[in-house]
Amino acid sequence: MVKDLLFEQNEPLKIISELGDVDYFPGFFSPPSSQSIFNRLIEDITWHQEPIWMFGKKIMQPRLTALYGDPAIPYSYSGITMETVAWDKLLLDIKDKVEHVCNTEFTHVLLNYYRHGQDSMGWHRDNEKSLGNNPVIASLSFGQERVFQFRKYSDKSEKKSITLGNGSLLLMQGATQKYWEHQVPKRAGIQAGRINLTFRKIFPPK
Ligand SMILES: O=C(O)CCC(=O)C(=O)O
Ligand SMILES: [Fe+2]
Repeated sequence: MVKDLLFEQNEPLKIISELGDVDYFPGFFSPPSSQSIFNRLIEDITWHQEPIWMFGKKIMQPRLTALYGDPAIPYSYSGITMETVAWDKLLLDIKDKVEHVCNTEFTHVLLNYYRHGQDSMGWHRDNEKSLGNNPVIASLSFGQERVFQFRKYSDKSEKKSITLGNGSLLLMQGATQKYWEHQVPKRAGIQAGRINLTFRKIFPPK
């Protein structure tokens, strides 16, 4: 009975169905699993603060990052090439669970650690050539909930905001990365950390 109720709660919510396809699964991982995954990621991942190029200037990203996956495939992102670390057991277990619902095989996971409300990620699309056409991107969130926003690339006046909770999965697919940008804005007063994992399939350069 309790299981049935939990299942109900875990039904996905359609966030975008026009010019793209985005679903939100609130309780993809249970609260205890999410807490334990969060703690292990904080401990085990080698976090780096990387520079990016913004308007011709090199600045440090307002968050920590890491890239795990198949080390034979390099991945460039916002003008930098990140070093790929080979999969570890925890990330492989998570990848299996995500692949199961997404019906896709991923080659990499990009990890972002927002240490507090002043860490953020600006408006962008995940539309690098190496992700191919209509990429499937599975985004998992652990720890502090944060606001996540979409706006159309061609009409930036209107925003859709959702809150990505602990243990949730946001699945972006179809034409989403063509027509929509997304961001994680700064939020005053947030002291707790959040970790986001985006699973991606990266095609090797030809
Ligand atoms: O932290 C998030 O929810 C989003 C991360 C993201 O957009 C990205 O890694 O490209
Ligand atoms: Fe993104």
